[in-house]
Amino acid sequence: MAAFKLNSVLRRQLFVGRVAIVTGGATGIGGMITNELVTLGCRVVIAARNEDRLKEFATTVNKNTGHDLVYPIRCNIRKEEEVSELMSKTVKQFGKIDYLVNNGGGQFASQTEDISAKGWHAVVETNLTGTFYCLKHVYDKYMKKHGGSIVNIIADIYKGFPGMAHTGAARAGVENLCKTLAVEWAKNGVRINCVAPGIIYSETAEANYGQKGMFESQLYRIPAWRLGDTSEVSSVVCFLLSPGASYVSGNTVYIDGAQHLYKSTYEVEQHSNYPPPNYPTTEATTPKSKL
Ligand SMILES: CCCCCCCCC/C=C/C(=O)SCCNC(=O)CCNC(=O)[C@H](O)C(C)(C)COP(=O)(O)OP(=O)(O)OC[C@H]1O[C@@H](n2cnc3c(N)ncnc32)[C@H](O)[C@@H]1OP(=O)(O)O
Ligand SMILES: NC(=O)C1=CN([C@@H]2O[C@H](COP(=O)(O)OP(=O)(O)OC[C@H]3O[C@@H](n4cnc5c(N)ncnc54)[C@H](OP(=O)(O)O)[C@@H]3O)[C@@H](O)[C@H]2O)C=CC1
Repeated sequence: MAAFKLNSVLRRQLFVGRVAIVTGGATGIGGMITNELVTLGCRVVIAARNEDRLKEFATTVNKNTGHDLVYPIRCNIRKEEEVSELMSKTVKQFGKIDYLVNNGGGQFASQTEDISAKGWHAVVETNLTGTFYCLKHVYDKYMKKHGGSIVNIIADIYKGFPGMAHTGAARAGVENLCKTLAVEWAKNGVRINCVAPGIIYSETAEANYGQKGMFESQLYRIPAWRLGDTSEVSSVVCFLLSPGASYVSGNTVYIDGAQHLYKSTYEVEQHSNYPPPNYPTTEATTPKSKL
């Protein structure tokens, strides 16, 4: 496992006595966030659809640390009643919810015209509506009275998201919701921020695209000329949750080796289908139309 980025004193003390919920907290980025929170002394409820994977992850971390710090609860964030139960059970079990990390989510790659209505709804319900349910119920059941800190994992949507329009739209919705709640819930002592990962390697993330090496094939689009690793996301998430970020709310941090300022993962093939320009063109500057 890659080294954490916080210094050793903070690592021991920062989140002792705190309770966090991490959706999707047993795999990839979420798994590393859980690990780092636990290392900082936090108790963590991990929530996702695959109960076996949640239990196995919790057992491993608890065995490694010698403490029962990770607690699995099966929850499909697309189902409001399950989300409501997740929040109630956590408060019942631990008496509080200091932190929420809305990490659970995902999508599939597709040209927009090939996305079916069912596929669109699956991605929007997961990433936007599921996040809304988590926010609404953590607020109702705990943070309205006691405050707290929230981080939403979104995606690199700086230039839209050609090739994954559904997730681009959903994550933009989450980012805007974050700005709204940073204002509406400030009076309740709630801070809320987003983290936008670029291309972050984990076995589970890459497996979703069905082709090994798919992530590595994108290196030339990243100024850093390497992929991100999951600890490079978890360190920023922990910072945003922590008192170190006590005056930070409504922001998005890109963790992408500067990719949002450079190339997207989408190629536009050469064409001549735009309305012609008013300057003189030559054969060389005017490709043949493929329409
Ligand atoms: C390009 C360069 C990249 C380069 C790589 C760069 C990528 C970096 C950026 C981002 C990286 C990440 O997010 S990595 C993390 C990735 N991890 C995940 O995505 C995990 C979670 N994802 C999921 O569970 C799924 O993707 C998601 C669609 C959200 C939910 O799926 P479910 O099966 O639970 O949903 P259901 O409600 O049953 O609906 C399924 C419908 O969705 C559609 N659907 C689902 N998968 C589909 C697919 N592969 N292709 C078409 N359509 C699909 C179909 O219409 C399905 O219906 P039927 O046809 O009837 O079946
Ligand atoms: N890796 C990357 O390059 C990037 C990742 N992201 C985002 O970061 C987050 C973490 O992804 P990553 O760790 O990389 O990939 P993973 O596929 O490992 O993680 C996705 C997690 O989300 C959970 N999840 C998905 N749908 C639901 C649901 N309906 N209810 C509850 N949990 C759900 C999954 O668990 P289960 O299947 O058991 O429900 C899984 O643990 C995702 O939102 C992803 O889209 C964004 C940009 C880039």
